[in-house]
Amino acid sequence: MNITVLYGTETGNAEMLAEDVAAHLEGAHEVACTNLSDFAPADFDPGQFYLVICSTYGDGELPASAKPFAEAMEAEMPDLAGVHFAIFGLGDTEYEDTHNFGSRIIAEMLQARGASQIGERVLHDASGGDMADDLAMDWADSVVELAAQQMKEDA
Ligand SMILES: Cc1cc2nc3c(=O)[nH]c(=O)nc-3n(C[C@H](O)[C@H](O)[C@H](O)COP(=O)(O)O)c2cc1C
Repeated sequence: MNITVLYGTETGNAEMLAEDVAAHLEGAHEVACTNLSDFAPADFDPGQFYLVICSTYGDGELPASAKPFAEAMEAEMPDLAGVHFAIFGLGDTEYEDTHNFGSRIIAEMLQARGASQIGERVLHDASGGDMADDLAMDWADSVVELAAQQMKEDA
């Protein structure tokens, strides 16, 4: 499968996790890993499966590297019908009123333009007991399997 791991980050955690997920999937798949700051809405390709990893910053806001992408999505209103994505959020329940809002903003934005979400959005909690890497590898394996079936059915 052709996979693009996209990440939105403020201080680098999502970037490190995205690189680990990409390395985990390489070999069995064709994998690229790209910062959302280097990705434009027009770059979406229905032939790719997108694994999005995004943190939350400020008061429930997108992290800095995802903001230009979100602004471009608003401005360009791309048609993302046929695009499949899965999403993993990095956040912290210390911010209880805005836990993982960043990944929710991106998921809702993609769905509003017609993209199909594969699997549930995973919400990591930096104050919880789970390592993000452990959750993310299991998540990546399961959504890649689901996407393979779904993309075959939708083709
Ligand atoms: C100043 C600051 C604000 C944050 N705001 C939120 C928030 O509103 N909601 C949330 O779930 N996590 C919040 N977090 C937690 C981050 O999302 C978490 O630390 C994440 O791992 C950062 O990933 P990054 O380095 O890729 O940006 C915040 C962290 C900091 C330092």
